[in-house]
Amino acid sequence: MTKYVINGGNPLYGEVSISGAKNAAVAIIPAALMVDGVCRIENIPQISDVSMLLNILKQMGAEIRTVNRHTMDIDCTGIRTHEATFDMMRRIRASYYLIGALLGRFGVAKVAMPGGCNFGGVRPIDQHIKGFTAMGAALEVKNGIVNAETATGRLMGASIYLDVVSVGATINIMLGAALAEGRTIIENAAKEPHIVDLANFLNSMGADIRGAGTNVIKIKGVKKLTGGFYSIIPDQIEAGTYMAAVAGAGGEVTIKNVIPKHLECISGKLREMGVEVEDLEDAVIVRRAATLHKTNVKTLPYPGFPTDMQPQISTLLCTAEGTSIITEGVWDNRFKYVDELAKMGCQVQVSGRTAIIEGVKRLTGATVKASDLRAGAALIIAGLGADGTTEVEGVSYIERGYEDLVEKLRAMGADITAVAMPDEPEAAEREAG
Ligand SMILES: CC(=O)N[C@H]1[C@@H](OP(=O)(O)OP(=O)(O)OC[C@H]2O[C@@H](n3ccc(=O)[nH]c3=O)[C@H](O)[C@@H]2O)O[C@H](CO)[C@@H](O)[C@@H]1O
Ligand SMILES: C=C(OP(=O)(O)O)C(=O)O
Repeated sequence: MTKYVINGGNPLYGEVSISGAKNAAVAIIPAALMVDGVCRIENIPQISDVSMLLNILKQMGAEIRTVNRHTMDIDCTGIRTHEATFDMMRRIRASYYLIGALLGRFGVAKVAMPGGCNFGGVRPIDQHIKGFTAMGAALEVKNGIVNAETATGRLMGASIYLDVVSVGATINIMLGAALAEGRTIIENAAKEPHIVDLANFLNSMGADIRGAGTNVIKIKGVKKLTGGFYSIIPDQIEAGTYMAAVAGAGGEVTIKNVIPKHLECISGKLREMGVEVEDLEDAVIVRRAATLHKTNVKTLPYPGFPTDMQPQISTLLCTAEGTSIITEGVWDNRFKYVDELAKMGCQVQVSGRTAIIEGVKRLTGATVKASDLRAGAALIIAGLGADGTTEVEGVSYIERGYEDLVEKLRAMGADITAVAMPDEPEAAEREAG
């Protein structure tokens, strides 16, 4: 077990390079399971969600060769099993993509229910089930295991209207449909950059997917996908998190290896708060000299403000002048972290999906615990700008999605150290989170 110890008050300067996107990598790696041949994948982030998925594929019989720290050759040709019921499946959200990938490849799947960040409510998969059922699969969820099978050994193309805009359901159905018989249309599809990235990956392996990035995706099933080469897009949320860190701590940092278009909404909110954000071709420069101003934020599916940046932007607003209102438009309950922020002096009142934040002048360091990945990022941002020392526990959540976080922040001048703590049952902590 590890905790992060942060001595706040150092402004951040220099540059930071953004890693490959977690939410694209965790879709593309399971997609490799459907490919006959070697997929060379570049810009794979070194995060625990990715190592968990690679381990799952290896356990199933995939051959995985490390080319360099961020490039792997994944060959799933030898996989003969349609079962993925390992315990580690429950630790990550994206393990549910194995349902689509296995149904696509074998027409049958037995997969453990996913885990991932627990925001205090259920994370349903009814839209995934609705999609696969429309495509001719019979699904049953029993004792934490999803059993899915098709009568013909192959999914059939179908028209599917999603009742809610779901990233996971859009991706999962797209995976199954890539190798289905006939044409699938997904309406009211999610439009996140990682959906476009997965479609580009599958198309480069021989799939026929059009419209990814709009709310109607059309997929013509093909018989076979063949190996190739692909590079994962940069992580929009990692970039946004470092932008927020500079806004919180002060200073000036060039955030490299980003797609500024994916950051427009985050940059826009930071500008409203008085932060300077300059767009370059594949970088943004973030500068904060003056006090932050209040603003209101509503999270929405892409291209709206991302829910995965909500805890970080809310934390910044805790030291902005005036009263800000945050509305969570995606998840029922994503404000658990505010109890931890209160220990540092933040004044936040939560009512249902809304948080009202009264800005205070300074935060003070405290011992706090991350309840999920982005809650952890928010606590680090609070600690960087606070007076005194902040100790952040629950680091295993943060490691799910941030590569080399301590090293990257130290290189910008932050005083942050990872300190080993006496062992505690990590799995129990995740489940409780
Ligand atoms: C691995 C990954 O990419 N995780 C992201 C993905 O999660 P995930 O794919 O789980 O999130 P969804 O987009 O599916 O969820 C969005 C909303 O739809 C609801 N819903 C979803 C599926 C379903 O079958 N039924 C249903 O009602 C959810 O409760 C939620 O209110 O998108 C979320 C929303 O941008 C992000 O916070 C997560 O970081
Ligand atoms: C909620 C997140 O991830 P997951 O869906 O993998 O739990 C996230 O990336 O903020």
